[in-house]
Amino acid sequence: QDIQVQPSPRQVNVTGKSMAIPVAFRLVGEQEANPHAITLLKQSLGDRLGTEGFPLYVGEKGGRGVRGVKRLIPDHPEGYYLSITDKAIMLAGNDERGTYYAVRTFMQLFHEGHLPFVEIQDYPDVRFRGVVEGFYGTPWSHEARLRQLRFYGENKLNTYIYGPKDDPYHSSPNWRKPYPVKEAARLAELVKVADENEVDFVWAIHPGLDIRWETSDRDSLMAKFEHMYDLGVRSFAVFFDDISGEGAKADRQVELLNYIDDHFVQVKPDVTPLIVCPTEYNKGWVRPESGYLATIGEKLNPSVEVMWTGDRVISEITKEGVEWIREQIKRPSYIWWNFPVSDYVRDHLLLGEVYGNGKDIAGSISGFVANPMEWAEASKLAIYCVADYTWNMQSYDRFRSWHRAIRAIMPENVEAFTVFARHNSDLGENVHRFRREESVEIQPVAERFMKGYREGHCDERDFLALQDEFERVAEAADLLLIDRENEALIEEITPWLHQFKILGDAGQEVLAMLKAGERGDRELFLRKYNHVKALRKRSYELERQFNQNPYQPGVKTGTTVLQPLVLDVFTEATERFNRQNGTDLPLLADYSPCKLTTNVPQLESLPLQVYPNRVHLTPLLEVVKWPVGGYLQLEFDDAYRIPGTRLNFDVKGDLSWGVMEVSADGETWQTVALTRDTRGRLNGKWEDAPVKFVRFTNTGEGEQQVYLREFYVVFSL
Ligand SMILES: CC(=O)N[C@@H]1[C@@H](O)[C@H](O)C(CO)=C[C@H]1N
Repeated sequence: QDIQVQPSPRQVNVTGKSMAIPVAFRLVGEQEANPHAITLLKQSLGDRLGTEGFPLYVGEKGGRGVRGVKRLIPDHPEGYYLSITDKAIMLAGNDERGTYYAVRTFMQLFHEGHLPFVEIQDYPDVRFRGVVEGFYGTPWSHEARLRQLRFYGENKLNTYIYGPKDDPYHSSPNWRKPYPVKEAARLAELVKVADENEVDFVWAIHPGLDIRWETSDRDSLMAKFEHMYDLGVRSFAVFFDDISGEGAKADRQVELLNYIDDHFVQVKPDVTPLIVCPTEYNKGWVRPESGYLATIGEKLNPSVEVMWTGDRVISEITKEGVEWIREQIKRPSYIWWNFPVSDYVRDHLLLGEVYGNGKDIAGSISGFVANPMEWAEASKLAIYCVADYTWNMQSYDRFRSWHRAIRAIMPENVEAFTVFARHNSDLGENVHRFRREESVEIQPVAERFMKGYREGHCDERDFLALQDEFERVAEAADLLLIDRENEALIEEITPWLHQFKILGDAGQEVLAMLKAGERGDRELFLRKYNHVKALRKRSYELERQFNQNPYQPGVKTGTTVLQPLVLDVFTEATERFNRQNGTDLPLLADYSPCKLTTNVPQLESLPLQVYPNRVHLTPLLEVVKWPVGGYLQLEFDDAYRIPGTRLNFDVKGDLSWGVMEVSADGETWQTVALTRDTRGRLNGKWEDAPVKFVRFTNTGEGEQQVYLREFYVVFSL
């Protein structure tokens, strides 16, 4: 049978023969081999492992047990040689981690009571592979992190970077303080479990929001690193992302980083290279005149790893892109890949395939870590694929990997989870304009069917295919809601499963509506019409009830193909019914009373959150560079009073450089007086003549760097 090993090994030679699994194995090399590898072997072979039986040699290059195969072991970090013959089993690592990985592979070869005769030579493309818990929002729980570390051990990922933006001891205000006892104990446990799974636990600090370039803060940072070292941490990072002002200065950052490198990392015997996330961490933000990257490239100690998110904050990683940045920073970059992170599209799940990154980038990068969703279990789909991609790029197959990830995560409900993941993978409109494929198989059928229906004919084959898909959607939701094999995952995605069920039902019902309309069966049409309206209302109620957060509250599913199809069929069928029967059945309200225009580059694609009487701008996580004359304008579809408007740019000083104005015609403008409340937010209102426009402009002297924390307008007729 073909060997199924994750991640895909580099070189596999099978003879096609196999043997029954020996009842007992004689373990050779236990004393010298990597103890974590031995522990793993004992866990998987249990009492079959002893001093009698089929010879099983294990150990690192140079060890007595694996002396005979020394020259067959790939001379690469974490490389290993594995062979199974009718004489013996050999698990030989180029280093300790290689031995551990040889055991991980060995455990995957057991198949239906047999072991295949096979020879494998394997090693990873990318040196540092794994995950950076670096998102905004609710940090992962302790239990979720423990499950993650074991998952990384299974998938040969060797790096976990702890850097949750909303942990106050990682970032401001408490980065200077040691962790409280309870949290400290949990971190120590994570370090231990990471070690057992051959994962480097990297602790990151995010001091830039309020760091002062004085020895007192430098000493605070060093003391915090010592505190983390005492908890067992041996890998460290400093994040300078998403900050402005003093903390963003390159020469100050480099001075601090070199100090840490010289006085901490290089003096302690067992600390891995320091990692930094620069302030200019993507090409879209590079300003050659700032000389930021040049300073990093020329002055930062060569041993320090420099992270990079690609051509933009959220982007696919290309060979051209990594070769460009390598020139700038005079070293390979350490990729921080912002996928499947969803902290800027929190109402969406990103369960799709991992694709778009070059297969030829290994030579120019030192690391590749994925920034995941706040939903730890749901993030495993993408993490599994990243493990496959970073271990063996050339053989990476995006669909095969994704499908194997589903089998690994939900073995009892592969079909249902495949249907669910297939329709929960795109982000929808978002400020970064980053999109992913969704509902790929059914999309052409939906498009062709809708086009035909609008032209007056309903293709029966397509109709049945769509009906079948919506049935599968409804079935998948119910099967997954009662699934007990991975309760942590089901708990995370339950809101989306309820939404998915409604979508499946609504899809079947709008198709039934269409048929009833075609047959002129008024009574049945009205029944289906009312049912879809009810389903729509339930969907809105779900949106208001679950996943409430100040950014993108609610629960979106199937937003790219299935939801629009339901709306299109409903609208078309209802409009026809109204024409044929002289009725005036309302359509589903899906318009927006307001649109945004702006000349601030980072805000161009900013989505609006529209409620019955409020319009919110989606807050931005990054620093916004607001040029002189930069404006942000909301245009309403009608004239409204503005009983309230609020903005919060999280700036310390006053906002004298900005002005809020309203207008009825877009020509003459009146200023809205803004008053600052106790939390530093600016509030205003307009109760004179109704207006159609609200805008905010930088009328000051220079560019401003702000956080768009909150900006909303309450309107009423
Ligand atoms: C380096 C880096 O990507 N920093 C942050 C990241 O923390 C955040 O999750 C995201 C993804 O929304 C982007 C960045 N603002």
